[in-house]
Amino acid sequence: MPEKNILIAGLGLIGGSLARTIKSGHPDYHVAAYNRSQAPRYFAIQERIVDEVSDDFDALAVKADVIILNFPVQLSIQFLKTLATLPLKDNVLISDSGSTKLEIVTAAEEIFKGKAIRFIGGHPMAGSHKSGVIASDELLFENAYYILTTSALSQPADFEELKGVLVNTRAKFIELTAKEHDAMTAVTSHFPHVVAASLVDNAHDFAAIMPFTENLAAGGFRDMTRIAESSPDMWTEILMSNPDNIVYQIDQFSQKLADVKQLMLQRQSAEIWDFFDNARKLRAQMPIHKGAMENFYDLFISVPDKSDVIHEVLGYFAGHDLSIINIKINETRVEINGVLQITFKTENDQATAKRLILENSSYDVYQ
Ligand SMILES: NC(=O)c1ccc[n+]([C@@H]2O[C@H](COP(=O)([O-])OP(=O)(O)OC[C@H]3O[C@@H](n4cnc5c(N)ncnc54)[C@H](O)[C@@H]3O)[C@@H](O)[C@H]2O)c1
Ligand SMILES: O=C(O)C(=O)C[C@]1(C(=O)O)C=C[C@@H](O)C=C1
Repeated sequence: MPEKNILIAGLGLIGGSLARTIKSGHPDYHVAAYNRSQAPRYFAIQERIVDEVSDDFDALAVKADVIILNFPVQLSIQFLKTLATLPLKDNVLISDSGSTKLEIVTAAEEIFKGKAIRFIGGHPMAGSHKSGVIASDELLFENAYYILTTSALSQPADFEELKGVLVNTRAKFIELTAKEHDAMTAVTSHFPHVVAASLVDNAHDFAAIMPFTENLAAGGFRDMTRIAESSPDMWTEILMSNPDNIVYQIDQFSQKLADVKQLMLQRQSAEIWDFFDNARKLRAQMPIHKGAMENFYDLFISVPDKSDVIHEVLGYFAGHDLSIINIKINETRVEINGVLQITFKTENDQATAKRLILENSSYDVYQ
């Protein structure tokens, strides 16, 4: 008998990454995964990320000692409602990985009222703009903060138990109330995604006036907007789940932009210098977590607009066993060329691929 039965419900980026860390940290545990669609289930079994997969949530849930829900928040609340109707194991411990906490913790307190069910809302503060189990990574949470929320549904011993299950995430666990969590993550995560998407939208609008604009988006624009490629499903849910805190950040930020605008209109160069210098110093002091998803390495290849170009470029890699995570053709405003974006899992593979493309073609390659 395995020491614990774990259910990972939702085999996407986060569910897949958690499953990998739990399995590698506890080879004796039985890790099962629920996913509605077949492809991620098949992938997870093939890759030995989990021991068992099924599209029958209820059947897996009743066998589980620990259940972690890895869905958009509203869907996780639906699954909590289902769990409340099932004959679960006596001492089952339920958690989730959603990006907002007040809504689900409040719902859990209501749904599980009077039941012997332990619930701890969780949120690993690491991720990616990529989705799906194929992008999952055992190192994703290393050194990241992993927030566990305090509520009426859990005791200190429950936190220790969950941390034990998640020990191989190598994350830094902290306890916060759901309210504290939502206020702070609005500043450092939710609102920045609104800004990134707005920057892309703004550049696209301006390109209607000056079509070459988007070609001049270089490193600065790329660093500011990587997260604009994130899942719209996930981010709509997050904005709908934490509106007050995010709207507050929009108001604060609008005032900051208005202040800079005034300094510029009044040509106050000394104050503008201070503004940048202050930000530079503050940024340098921030304990910004370098997530393992820095381990996604993109190449951008300027390719001619022809149908077999992906096949052609992949042909250059033959016999090199490169770990490709994602391939995408981005249209450009200029109709002669497209940009082929290939994402690799390692820096080595990225460098090998770049060399092979440059050796075999005359295409420009950017990182
Ligand atoms: N991506 C990140 O950077 C990140 C980081 C931390 C936390 N989170 C949170 O983790 C949770 C999962 O996000 P993810 O990035 O793994 O997303 P994902 O898109 O990679 O995975 C989502 C999972 O939900 C399942 N799902 C979606 N709709 C469904 C439905 N109607 N019925 C059944 N299953 C359904 C999908 O099959 C998939 O398994 C979200 O709440 C997100 O806010 C995301
Ligand atoms: O690295 C990214 O792409 C992310 O957006 C990850 C990120 C964030 O840093 O905002 C996004 C949502 C989460 O809930 C946690 C982490």
